Amino acid sequence: MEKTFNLARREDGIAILTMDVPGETMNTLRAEFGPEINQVLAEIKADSSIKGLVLISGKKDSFVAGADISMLDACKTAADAKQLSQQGHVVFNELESLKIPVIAAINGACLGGGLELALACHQRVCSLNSKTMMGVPEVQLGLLPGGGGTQRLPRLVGITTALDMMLTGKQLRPKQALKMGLVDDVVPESILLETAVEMALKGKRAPKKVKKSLVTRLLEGTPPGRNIIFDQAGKQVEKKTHGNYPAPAKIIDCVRQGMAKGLTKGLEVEANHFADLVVSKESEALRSIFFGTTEMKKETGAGDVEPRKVHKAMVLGGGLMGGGIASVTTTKAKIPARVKDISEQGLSNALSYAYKLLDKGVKRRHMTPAVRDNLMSLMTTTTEYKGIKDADIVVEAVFEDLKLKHQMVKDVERECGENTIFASNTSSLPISQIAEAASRPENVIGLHYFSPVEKMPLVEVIAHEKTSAETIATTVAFARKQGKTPIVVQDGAGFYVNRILALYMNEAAQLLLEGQSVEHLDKALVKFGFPVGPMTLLDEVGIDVGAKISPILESELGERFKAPAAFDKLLADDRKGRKNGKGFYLYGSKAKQRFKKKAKLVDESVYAVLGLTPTSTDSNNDSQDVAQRCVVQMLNEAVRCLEEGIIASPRDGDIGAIFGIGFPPFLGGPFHYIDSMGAAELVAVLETYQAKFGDRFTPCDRLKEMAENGLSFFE
Ligand SMILES: C[C@H](O)CC(=O)SCCNC(=O)CCNC(=O)[C@H](O)C(C)(C)COP(=O)(O)OP(=O)(O)OC[C@H]1O[C@@H](n2cnc3c(N)ncnc32)[C@H](O)[C@@H]1OP(=O)(O)O
Repeated sequence: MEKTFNLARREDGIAILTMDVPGETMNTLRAEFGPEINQVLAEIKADSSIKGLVLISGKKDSFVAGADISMLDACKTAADAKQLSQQGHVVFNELESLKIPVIAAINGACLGGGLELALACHQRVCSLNSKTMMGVPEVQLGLLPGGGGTQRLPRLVGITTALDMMLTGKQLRPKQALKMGLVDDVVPESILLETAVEMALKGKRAPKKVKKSLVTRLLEGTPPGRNIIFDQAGKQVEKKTHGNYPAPAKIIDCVRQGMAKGLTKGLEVEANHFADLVVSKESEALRSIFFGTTEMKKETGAGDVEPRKVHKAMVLGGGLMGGGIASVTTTKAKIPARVKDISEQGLSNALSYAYKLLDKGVKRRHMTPAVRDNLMSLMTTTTEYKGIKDADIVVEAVFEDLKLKHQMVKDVERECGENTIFASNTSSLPISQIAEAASRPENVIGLHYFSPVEKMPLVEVIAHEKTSAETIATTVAFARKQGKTPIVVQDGAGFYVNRILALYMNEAAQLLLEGQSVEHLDKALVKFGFPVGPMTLLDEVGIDVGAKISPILESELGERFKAPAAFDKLLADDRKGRKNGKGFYLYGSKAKQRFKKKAKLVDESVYAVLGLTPTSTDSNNDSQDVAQRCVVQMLNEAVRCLEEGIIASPRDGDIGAIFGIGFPPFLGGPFHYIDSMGAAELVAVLETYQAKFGDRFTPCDRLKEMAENGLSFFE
């Protein structure tokens, strides 16, 4: 049987332990490796000719990507999970207690349990490879570092830095890791092994100490100071998570107890908390997102059809969306993009959009000015159809005007090649209607981005009836290169994301008209787990934009999409939201002058415009009811989308809602959430609301059928 750990002895007395899980693209840590690693460690201990040990990965671009998440998923009880954590502790303690120097040579992803393995080594060196990233992302899976990370990390890099890493799950690049004292050296990949060997030959040394500010030293160095750090971290966590995520508080507790009572006690606390988290419903939901997105990375969107290579792209329109799309095309996908706009102003907007983003990277020292300039040179501009004959894909991001889009389809067919894809970033027009103007409709597809483009991870790829499989596969691959998670959806008004969002927003507007205050509505949905509340979202997206989509959805999908009268009144008062400084909240100098503070304040005059006086209270029950009314609308519509084939699977529906709208990740997405509450429960809630508020709450057939038969979406 092929081994995972291979020990090779060098003449200079340094042994190289290469980890290479047979048949896997990446190394992960599994319980089944226990006997093998124990045997190797025993062999090293028994061999006095070994003067030092270098631990390295046999995989080309990764060190160790953490504990095997499927193994954690298979834990039936907290006791199973605790055993896994304790097994890791024993092995890592053994490694740490070796008398000879042990050096981790890190190239590629070194995450979670992988970093914990490296932390148990005496020193660490990493490569400068762009794939080399170090971090403890367990919190994003609803977990905590359960292989000693909550104990060794603060002891190495300090409590503040360790908490920051563990509570955010952020990943560090090589130079950042060096600066923080996580690694002792950073070298080109070609000399990684030799550098590690040299370090081992020098004997056991304490890791490099990094300089800390006086305040940090005072805070971290005394029990009262540490208490301040932990209390502060606890407050920040509560503010951010609203009690919806159990892992962060447990991380803080592990560090608090470990720093006060010592490593052994700390490890015990870590194993207990880790075990509870592994079997928590929040972690189960978050893990399902990891499995879903990993699975999606392999899909072409069109079966086994191969995507064509995209060498050059064109973007029509240099506005906010066009600028963003051109920017991710050049900076992320590294594909040359030519931006066309009718005005020079539009073109310079697009250029400055990309430049500002890249320059941020330079200021943060993530890239050199030369790299920024090189990437900028990939973006060119034109006011005419020039230099685009060889574009493989054209993404249009112009106004939502069907006539204009028809003109563009014709222009592109005339000016570009036979296979050039015409991708429309429309958010509401059916793609089949746009394709009506095409003589090659098989090249026409929807590619719906969310704003701000560089930040929002989702894109909807919308195929109409005649879109070819090759066009779908090529567009999916193109979006993925831009760093996006694409879901392929069927053509139809609002596609998936805007459709489920519209009903949720309409319900929030309805609640507003019933007397709920703007703050109360926003607070209720943020407490539920959304990143921002519906009123803030409307201000950000634009009240005019929201108002424009509703009638389209109503005419295509029916009465339930009828927008409450609030929109008309707001628009009559020229309230468009943040973009014109007039919406539900105060913006700009008005806000500053009146209150001299940063917090967002409601523009109270909005109530007079709507002709109402808010009556809502801040009681918890009320807030739950408010959130429930908006959310069940979204859930019901998501199931309808599945029923109608708009989305291909509950998995796509979950990923689409989380990545496109910010549906609370700890609930795993709408479908996961319905499973956890039970379809029967959701139908009962919907029917209660239906009796009280009308037919817009009618549960869809699929839900009723599932409720009757006790079915769920996932196993
Ligand atoms: C006790 C400990 O504290 C607990 C833990 O360690 S929990 C785990 C913590 N680690 C993580 O969260 C990292 C998860 N992995 C990732 O984020 C990404 O895979 C990555 C950044 C490492 C690489 O991304 P990318 O290059 O796009 O490759 P990606 O397609 O995701 O992964 C390649 C393969 O590795 C697998 N993989 C990566 N990390 C894995 C993990 N921790 N567990 C199981 N499988 C994993 C993927 O499932 C995929 O398998 P496949 O080829 O059979 O489909």
